[in-house]
Amino acid sequence: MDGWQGPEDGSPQPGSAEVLLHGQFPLVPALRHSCALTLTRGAELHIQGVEAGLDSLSIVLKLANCIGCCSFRGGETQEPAAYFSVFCYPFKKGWWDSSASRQRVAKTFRVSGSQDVEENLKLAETWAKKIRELSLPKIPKQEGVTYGLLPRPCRVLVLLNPQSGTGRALQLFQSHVQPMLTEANIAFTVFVTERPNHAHDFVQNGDLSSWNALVVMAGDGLMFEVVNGLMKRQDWESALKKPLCILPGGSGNALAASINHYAGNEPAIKEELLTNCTYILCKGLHTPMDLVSLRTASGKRLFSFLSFGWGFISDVDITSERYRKLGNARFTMGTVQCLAKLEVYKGRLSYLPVGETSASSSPYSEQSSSSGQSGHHTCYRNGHPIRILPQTAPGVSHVPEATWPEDSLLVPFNQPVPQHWTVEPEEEFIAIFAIYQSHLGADYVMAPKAKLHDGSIHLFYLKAGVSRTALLKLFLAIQKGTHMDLNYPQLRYIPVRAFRIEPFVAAGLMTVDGEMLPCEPVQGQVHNQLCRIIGGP
Ligand SMILES: Nc1ncnc2c1ncn2[C@@H]1O[C@H](COP(=O)(O)OP(=O)(O)OP(=O)(O)O)[C@@H](O)[C@H]1O
Repeated sequence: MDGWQGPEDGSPQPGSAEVLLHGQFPLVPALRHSCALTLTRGAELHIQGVEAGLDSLSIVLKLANCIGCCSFRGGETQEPAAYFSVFCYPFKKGWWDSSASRQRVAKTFRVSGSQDVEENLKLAETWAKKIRELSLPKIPKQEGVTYGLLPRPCRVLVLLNPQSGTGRALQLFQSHVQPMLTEANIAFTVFVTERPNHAHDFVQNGDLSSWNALVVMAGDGLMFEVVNGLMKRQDWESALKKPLCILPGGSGNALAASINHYAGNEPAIKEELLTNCTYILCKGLHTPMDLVSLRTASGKRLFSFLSFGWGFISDVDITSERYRKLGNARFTMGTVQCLAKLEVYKGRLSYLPVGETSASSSPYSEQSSSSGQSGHHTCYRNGHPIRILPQTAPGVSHVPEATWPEDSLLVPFNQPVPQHWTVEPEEEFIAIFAIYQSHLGADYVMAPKAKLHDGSIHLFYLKAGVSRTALLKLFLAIQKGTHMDLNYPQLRYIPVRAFRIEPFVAAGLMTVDGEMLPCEPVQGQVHNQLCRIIGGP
């Protein structure tokens, strides 16, 4: 029989799960074999071959892995048939794989019980609708955190850097992402960047109202542009409510790897990571994300979602840029190169540990911040003033800075940090690295405990006195997230809410979200849940 029956007619009940729909439909394209389909309240679709000896057709699709289901009319044939297709991406492990990865399982069924195509279509849509409903992700309940779901159908803007990573982002979008978006009923417009800052300028000035989310198919550098472009809009506060999404197209892909980690997935790289992240987009759960407001002594204010660094790690990041075509392997090359000329950086590090009650009574006023942009700025090194020349950030005059969130934990650079901050007595460092996501790159787990909205900056610093061999061991351990287990006395980790770094001389590279900054005093504080990102929890 080709049709459907309610659960009360004695149809099979797999396990104790309540049956919501049951029916028999031929499986496309073979059509020779009818399948019994049972949809349960436990969000499982049981597919069983009806005839004897067709056990190979029997599978259970868990709809937690389903990204979409659609119904449609038959093509040009005389028959008044309709169809429904279900698209799932369960984790599977092949004998050649070291870890399980999401792989596509699609099934299409023909509905032709009636001579009336509209009736067949109605029945196909009944199945498709129920399958879609049961596929919706469960919204986590967490006090103080508002989760959301992308509507369906929806429309997203994909900002794509064709030069990211190995230069295959556009090709990978077409081969891997586009088909999944179509299956998930997500319409998209692709904006291919033609130059640095193209995405920044577009999101700063463009009308974004047509899109439900902004998807970055690139590396972390393009996401940094997008975040800072959005912050420069007059309506930045509402623009930041639009969920962002990262699809890994770059070489580092730290945010993408972190989102994959938060989802509870095994570590993945390359196309597997891309499929996992596209799957997360298709499920559409979005959650708040912290941003860190960074201020430089020369008057720049930047918003960062990933990291700020000075010293070895930043040196590796920037030195390895020339090996971009190697993808993630660029960092191994960079590490080897930077180890050869291991440098020590001198400066002062101060921070406000998480849990330390805020006693600040002198928030960073607009007056003090703008004075940082307009004139010479005085900082202190070992009690002696040093002068930093101002640098003007492009487009800074149009910025609605007065309305930006206040950095209530920071004081201007010409004042010492508040008394309740900790000032690290050591002044010689190999590296200082503040990270707010778990991953530093697709296979570098720097802060395994970090979460999207934990209100923390995970501050690591490595004091001078580490041998090259020990440093190499440390980097290998970061690949597994076990670096703190090495118990190196020179390596310190502390979750903080704010920090300040004052280099004594402008030596070495600084990086924000993997992008280079000239070396100068920098301070930052976390702003809890300032934007939204697709992923979770
Ligand atoms: N069409 C383009 N041509 C050249 N550079 C571009 C273009 N579009 C964007 N950019 C710049 O390229 C820089 C790096 O881009 P992106 O972050 O996407 O890749 P990546 O550096 O390979 O990845 P990751 O940041 O993960 O290491 C960005 O700072 C951006 O300004």
